[in-house]
Amino acid sequence: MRNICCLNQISHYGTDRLTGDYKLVDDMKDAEGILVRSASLHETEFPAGLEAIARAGAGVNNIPLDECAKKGIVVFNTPGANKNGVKELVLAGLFLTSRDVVGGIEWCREHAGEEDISKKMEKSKKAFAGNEIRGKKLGVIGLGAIGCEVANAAAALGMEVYGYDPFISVNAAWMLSRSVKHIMDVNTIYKDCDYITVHVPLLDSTKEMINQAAFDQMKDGVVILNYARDLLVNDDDMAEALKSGKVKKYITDFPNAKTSAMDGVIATPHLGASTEESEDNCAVMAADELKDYLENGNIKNSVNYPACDMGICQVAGRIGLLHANIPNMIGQITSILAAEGINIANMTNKSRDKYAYTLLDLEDPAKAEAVSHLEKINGMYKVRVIKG
Ligand SMILES: NC(=O)C1=CN([C@@H]2O[C@H](COP(=O)(O)OP(=O)(O)OC[C@H]3O[C@@H](n4cnc5c(N)ncnc54)[C@H](O)[C@@H]3O)[C@@H](O)[C@H]2O)C=CC1
Ligand SMILES: O=C(O)CCC(=O)C(=O)O
Repeated sequence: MRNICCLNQISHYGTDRLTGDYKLVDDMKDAEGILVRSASLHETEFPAGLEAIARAGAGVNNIPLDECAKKGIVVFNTPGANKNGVKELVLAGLFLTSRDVVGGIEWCREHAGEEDISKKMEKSKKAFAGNEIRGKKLGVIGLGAIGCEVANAAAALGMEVYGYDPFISVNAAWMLSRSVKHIMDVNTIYKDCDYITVHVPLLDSTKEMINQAAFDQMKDGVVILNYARDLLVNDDDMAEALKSGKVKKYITDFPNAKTSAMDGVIATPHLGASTEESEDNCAVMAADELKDYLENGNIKNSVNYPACDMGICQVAGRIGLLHANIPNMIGQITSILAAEGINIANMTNKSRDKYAYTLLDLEDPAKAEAVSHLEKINGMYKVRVIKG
């Protein structure tokens, strides 16, 4: 029986795929796999038998990726599975920051039930007048799954869209509308745009990228949209920018104690991917990734190990080796198997930065002695007997 621990509410469309050999457990002590959304795993002591963590979502800043890699734990995410949910909320964000819909709704609540509300509102509505987004300049920072969707949708609504992503993937570039202007220097976005939306992962290199230096270059009355992570913005600098009028509105899906109390902030409680459709998509993708890895050793959409797909094993044995990306690992692995008289039928070796993965199909099952020798190789993090 394979134990899978769900650390957040995961759509049943995902967990329904984990039947038969799988058991959903509350305690991760004996878990082979973890399904998680936003719960933080930075302080978690991972059990020795844990093979994989699947994040039903895009951002993986809640998971210690390096620590997991060194323990031979493969971490997956679900790229693009919630992009439409987030895009739709970003569009709502564009409208909510250009028209005072929120103020207008509050006014109607305050005057609810009053006989003369319809007369009063015609006098009061000028306080909630706004602008149209058509013809305005939108800067999209980060053109991945979500950024591309937002850029294309905003272009279709008549905005002049500038896109910046120094690491754009070929796939994303193919997805992008031809009307999106490719910007090579983020400062152009800061200088020229009326609305700026951030769709980058939270990394050391992106932390607090929206800061005083960035605000100094921006137009007065700019609108900032943050549907990515709160730490991408320096909150103290944002407070100053809102006070001075440099920033007209800051709309964020990641309020914290400081930003939620600032005038000029519109906040939602991390709702970007909270749609039935996105939750179902993420859960299904995460469960499938976990299953294929646990059952076949195949890796798809990992964020700390390379991709690898050898299908379903057709011979007597399969082993998966998670190790450091250093010289002579393959030599040592094949020598140990040769010494045990085991012939390799098929093999894949892939690396990703500091880490590598070797998947071997064997004509005879690997004996315990061979596995023990493989485990002792310097730089070997884990040896998994997948079949045999
Ligand atoms: N509000 C919500 O509920 C959700 C928030 N998110 C957040 O949105 C982020 C983006 O999600 P996806 O688009 O799905 O991820 P993605 O991985 O498809 O795209 C991220 C893009 O950012 C680019 N990038 C990295 N560093 C950059 C930099 N310094 N400047 C410009 N571009 C840079 C990458 O090249 C990549 O193309 C996630 O990491 C997560 O933090 C994601 C899903 C839901
Ligand atoms: O599971 C969620 O609702 C969070 C989505 C998210 O932030 C992400 O996918 O990065």
